[in-house]
Amino acid sequence: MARLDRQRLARLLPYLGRDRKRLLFTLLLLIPVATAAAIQPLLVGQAIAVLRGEPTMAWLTGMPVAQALRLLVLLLLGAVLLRLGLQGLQTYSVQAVGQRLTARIRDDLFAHAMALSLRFHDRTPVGKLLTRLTSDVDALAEVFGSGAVGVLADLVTLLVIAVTMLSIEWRLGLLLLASQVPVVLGMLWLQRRYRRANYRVREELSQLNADLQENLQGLEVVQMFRREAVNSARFGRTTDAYRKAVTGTILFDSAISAFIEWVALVAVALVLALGGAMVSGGLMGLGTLTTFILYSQRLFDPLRQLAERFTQIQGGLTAVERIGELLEQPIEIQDLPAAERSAAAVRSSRQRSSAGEVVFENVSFAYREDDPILTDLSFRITPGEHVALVGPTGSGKTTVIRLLCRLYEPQRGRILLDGIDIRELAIPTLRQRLGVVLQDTFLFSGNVADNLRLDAPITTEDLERLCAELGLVELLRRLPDGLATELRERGGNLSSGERQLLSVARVAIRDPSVLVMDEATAFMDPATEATLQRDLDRLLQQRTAIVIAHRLATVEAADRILVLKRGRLIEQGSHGELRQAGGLYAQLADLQERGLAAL
Ligand SMILES: Nc1ncnc2c1ncn2[C@@H]1O[C@H](COP(=O)(O)OP(=O)(O)OP(=O)(O)O)[C@@H](O)[C@H]1O
Repeated sequence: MARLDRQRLARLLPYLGRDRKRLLFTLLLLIPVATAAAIQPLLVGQAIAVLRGEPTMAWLTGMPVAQALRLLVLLLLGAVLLRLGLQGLQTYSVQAVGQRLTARIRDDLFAHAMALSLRFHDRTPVGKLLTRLTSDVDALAEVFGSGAVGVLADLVTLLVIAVTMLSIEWRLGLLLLASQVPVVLGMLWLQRRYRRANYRVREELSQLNADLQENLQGLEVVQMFRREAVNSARFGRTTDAYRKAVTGTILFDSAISAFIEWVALVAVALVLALGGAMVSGGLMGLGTLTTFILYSQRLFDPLRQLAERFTQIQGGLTAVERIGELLEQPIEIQDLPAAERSAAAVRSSRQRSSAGEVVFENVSFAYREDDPILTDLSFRITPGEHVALVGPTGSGKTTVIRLLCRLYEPQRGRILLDGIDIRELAIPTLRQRLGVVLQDTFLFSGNVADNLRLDAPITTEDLERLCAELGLVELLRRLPDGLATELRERGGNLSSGERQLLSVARVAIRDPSVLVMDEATAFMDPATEATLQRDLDRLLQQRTAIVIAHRLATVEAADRILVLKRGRLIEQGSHGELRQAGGLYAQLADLQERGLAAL
């Protein structure tokens, strides 16, 4: 096993947690189970020896035939029952440990995926991530559920049978053991090839899930643009690639099974040939030959199962590799260690709110190295100031907001909130101080109250009062169960205006120090818009605000306007000043006044 595999498996060990003892108990059960299995051919052989009057084991010698047979039958029955009982207990116990272990891994993977920066998620399709969290973790559960302990059980059974055989008749024992060598070599040879093929299967499955997820999420557009046939054909190609990848693994799977069957038959034939000669030469009794014929079959049982589990285990190792890759993704954006934070930052982190001064100092940023988005951006927004960010599409306005919220980190320069580098602030503190309203409102499935509260500990009565203050009563009355109305995924059962109102309310409830907003361009009826505007006005009062403005009215009302072009700050000032200056802003405002464009 590769070193990396071992390291990754070792990393999973802590997940066993308090199940270690239970697993140890299960492993201890392997010995009686294997012994009970190995003893059965021996007892059958002894029964035949008793019947034929051949030499038997010491404890049967001199016993009357009928009594010896009764005893052997009882022992055989006992061995079978013991094996069944213990194996049942073992299987249950192992499955339970496996399920608990994988639940812990899945929880950790989820938490890790949630903590990874947007930069990681930008390059990872959701469907691919889902595959790692679902079927890869399931593949690992299978290994723990039956595979890993099963393999150990098979190995212990092999060992017990080998020792028993060698002590009864070493020549036949050696012959049978030697017949296992080609099987083991064959399995090792196939293992690496299977592993590669299995990794491809997982990749194709990820692609399949990614395609599925994208199409279902964009179903509205798919149907509207009648893309069903085209997308189905594309999906067909993905399923075909998946089918081919799976077929590639079936080949290895069936090859190893067929090979084992073939070697097992050859082994029986060899035992019959050599053992038969020994029996006719008087070197061995028929009882012992029977024992060995039974052993030659039983010996291949664990190997057959090993081959079956071999695919499971390889699948599990692939899963470990893929899960490991995800867990090893560094969390780029996290809190600085306490020792590296300045005293001011620590003090500030303890306070709930702050004045709300925002400073960008020579900030440069690129999503991709070769494509700078913001270049040497510097500005200062004083506490309580309202600033409108304006600029052509793609000029970097949303990126400024993302950097301020620390969803991405600038490659150069720094961003300060109330004089403290945002990297030094605890992330929850930073995000609590910033109230963000995005254009594309995201609501979770769950009820309206939960969506408004999110992480804030607010009682239902307080929530009702706040909603009344925010003028949401009308909206809540329209909803079938008011605050308790269940929302579909992404708030799909609300209109975009209603979603906007809720997203503004959700921020207002948190009372942030700085309001960051991407103004909605979606059309709203005058009543809804008036409610929204009232809420926003209230939110803006005595609070710093950075608004990506699309409407002239918002821009005109701002204390200062920052004009961005290709990630550079090219103009700033009030509406009047910038109109007079006759630059880019004046052109944009002019176009909007003539109804030709939004800002
Ligand atoms: N996640 C991303 N990965 C790579 N490039 C991105 C990403 N997000 C945005 N960009 C690019 O960065 C540039 C600036 O995007 P940004 O969203 O900040 O512009 P904007 O000024 O807000 O535009 P708009 O007014 O259209 O919303 C665009 O050219 C865009 O293609």
